[in-house]
Amino acid sequence: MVFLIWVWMAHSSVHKDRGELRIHENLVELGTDLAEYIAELSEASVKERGVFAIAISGGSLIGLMGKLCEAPYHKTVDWAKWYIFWADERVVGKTHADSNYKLAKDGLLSKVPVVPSHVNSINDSVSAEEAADDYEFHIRQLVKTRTINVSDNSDCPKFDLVLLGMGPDGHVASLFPNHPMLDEKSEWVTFITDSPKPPPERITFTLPVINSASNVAVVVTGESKAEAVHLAIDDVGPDYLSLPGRLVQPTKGKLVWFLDKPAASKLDGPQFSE
Ligand SMILES: O=C1O[C@H](COP(=O)(O)O)[C@@H](O)[C@H](O)[C@H]1O
Repeated sequence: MVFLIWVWMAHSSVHKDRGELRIHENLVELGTDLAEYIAELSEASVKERGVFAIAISGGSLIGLMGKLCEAPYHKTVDWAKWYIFWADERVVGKTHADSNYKLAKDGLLSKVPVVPSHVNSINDSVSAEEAADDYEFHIRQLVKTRTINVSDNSDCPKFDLVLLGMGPDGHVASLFPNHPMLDEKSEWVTFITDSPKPPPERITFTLPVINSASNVAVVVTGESKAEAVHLAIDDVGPDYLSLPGRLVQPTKGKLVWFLDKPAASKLDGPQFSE
């Protein structure tokens, strides 16, 4: 029998197997907490390693990170020490509306003093397969120099923080339900040419890379994702063990879920009954 332990700390609770849950009244509160969380991890990582290697996703996450461009973070965060990567990217041009790079550049990176050479975007002029290989090669070079840390128990990169969103179908990064790429164990970055969500061609970190990170945060908002949140977090039995959101289980790192109330509305537990 699996015992669930819920310990309330204001808006935050700890789930024995699924990390910390931070449930927010509204998106403003969530954005404020998310910015503070990222700023704290950045500070700790720069203090410990001299750099902060952060992998971001696309989608609604970027808008929710907007507070980082405002006071005090635009001045207090040591932006020059940030090395930015993408946990997943659509294989389209960098100026294309579907590009996760463009989304982050327009919404965040152009508004803070990051070093352009520290922004590690994909090669958008090759096939999805080549782009994934290129990106993995590039990450391998930065692991050698320890710009990206290395996992203690595998040769995987250990990002200081991986930020993920989750779709209503439970996908994270570009890891979609029932796709063979969920079983990928040897590659760090893989590709997909038949994504169920457009655009079809994408590259993505594999689960071993995501789960080797020091910190993983999954940021999920809106009622349309409440069922996926329930299936990814609650004790729902063997049928949902392979839901991508559920497969996010850092080996040694810390997992935090940032949810708004609608996204958390189907979670088990008396505190969610209102
Ligand atoms: O296609 C993607 O979807 C997920 C979720 O996006 P959201 O808008 O529902 O938050 C995103 O995390 C991923 O990076 C993106 O490529």
